[in-house]
Amino acid sequence: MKFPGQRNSKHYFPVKSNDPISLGIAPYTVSQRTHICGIDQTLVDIEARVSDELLERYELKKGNSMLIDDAKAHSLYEELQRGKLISSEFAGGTIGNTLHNYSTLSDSRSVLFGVMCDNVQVGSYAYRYLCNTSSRVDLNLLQPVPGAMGRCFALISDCGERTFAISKGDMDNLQPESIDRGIIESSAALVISAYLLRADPAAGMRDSVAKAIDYAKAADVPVVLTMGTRFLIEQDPQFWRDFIKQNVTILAMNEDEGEALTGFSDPLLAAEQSLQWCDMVLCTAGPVGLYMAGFCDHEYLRNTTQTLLPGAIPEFNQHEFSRPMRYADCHKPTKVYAHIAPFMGGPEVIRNTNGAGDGALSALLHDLAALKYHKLNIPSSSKHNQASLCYSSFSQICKYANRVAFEVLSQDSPRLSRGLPEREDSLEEVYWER
Ligand SMILES: Nc1ncnc2c1ncn2[C@@H]1O[C@H](COP(=O)(O)OP(=O)(O)OP(=O)(O)O)[C@@H](O)[C@H]1O
Ligand SMILES: O=c1[nH]cnc2c1ncn2[C@@H]1O[C@H](CO)[C@@H](O)[C@H]1O
Repeated sequence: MKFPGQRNSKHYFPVKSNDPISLGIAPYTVSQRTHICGIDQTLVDIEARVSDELLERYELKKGNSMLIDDAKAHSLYEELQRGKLISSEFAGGTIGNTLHNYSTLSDSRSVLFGVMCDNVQVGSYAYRYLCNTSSRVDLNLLQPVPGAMGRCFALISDCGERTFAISKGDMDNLQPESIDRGIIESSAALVISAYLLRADPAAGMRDSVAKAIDYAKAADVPVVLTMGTRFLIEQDPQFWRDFIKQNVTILAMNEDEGEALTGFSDPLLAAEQSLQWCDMVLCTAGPVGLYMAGFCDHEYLRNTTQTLLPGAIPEFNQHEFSRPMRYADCHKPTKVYAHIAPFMGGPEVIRNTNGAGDGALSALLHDLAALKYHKLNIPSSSKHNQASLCYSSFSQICKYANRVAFEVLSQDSPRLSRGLPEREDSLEEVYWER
């Protein structure tokens, strides 16, 4: 596994503590590996630039992700094709993207649960999905289905806002029998999205998600929920608060979803409020950058050396150098917050922001997995005296997540085509230099 972020050598395993002789282990033992697993509605994104008039005609609410029936999907596709508006057809799905990006960044395995057409024709949507997914994403557990691949029309308006119209095909037909208990129990995290729960209860997806969560909770595997879109949360915020409280360790959202969940438009306050239901929050805020919030035991708090920031919670970043912990693992839980402005102010040209939030989440997942990997291989390291959730501090994870979001924004697809540049020796050095 590559280690998260671009680090100075001091951040890598100290050679001494990894010395096979002093550890009393054979010099050539194979390192133990871990993985991240996730459930998704396997979707191919059909991306097109469209006018507001087209959105209105198809009764699509700007910024939302809405299900459309086959007839509407057919005429929308025809119209986009006729107008030569389609710019790409590429693998998508919010968790599929996140796992792909995690695997690309970490050069490590992730496992996707979902469905796949049982008869894949060269050039078909299913074929594209498979071709556009990192070979590090294990697709062997996908459940074969006889029906069509799900399609997501990703419609980009002139203002850069994206609206999704979903033609679901068989995407929700994942059956609970397809969820592998061993894979979940041995993973560093289970990642799910709020979209999964809008599936028809009869289809199988909701039961599959429930089963996976049960396995994860029983094995103490962190459950990570990404919110999808604010429209989904707005429909029933109390349902989501209860769901998060019962099931979720880490919540990923943007500021609009945060507002829908908590009523607070300030992302810092939304993150703070969300800590009553979960252990850790990643809240992206577009051009404002991103916030993280979570807990650390009073004993392990570390003060920042960076400027203390004003905000709805004054000097909120005071302990941002601490490592995140679960609330239940703290004797004296203290809330910790961090913020970072967009990496280098953001790319000079942003064609669309699709997937930037998913990119940030994949960096956080990399940090979670790095902790598990380190623990499996060097359990006696003093690093593990603290029962932390992540390998790095809030501050470092913010930098990394932000750096990855920048990379997604700089390209034209939510899926990274490569990892971060190797020769960026230290984030600290390049951070503000263009
Ligand atoms: N206009 C922008 N300028 C600079 N940076 C940006 C801009 N928009 C987004 N970013 C960066 O990308 C990160 C994630 O963006 P954003 O909050 O838009 O995600 P999101 O709405 O969850 O996206 P998606 O749902 O498409 O994955 C931000 O935290 C920031 O670092
Ligand atoms: O209903 C849905 N289920 C799963 N993924 C979705 C849905 N709607 C949109 N996206 C996915 O979100 C990604 C950007 O974050 C897009 O790639 C799109 O495929």
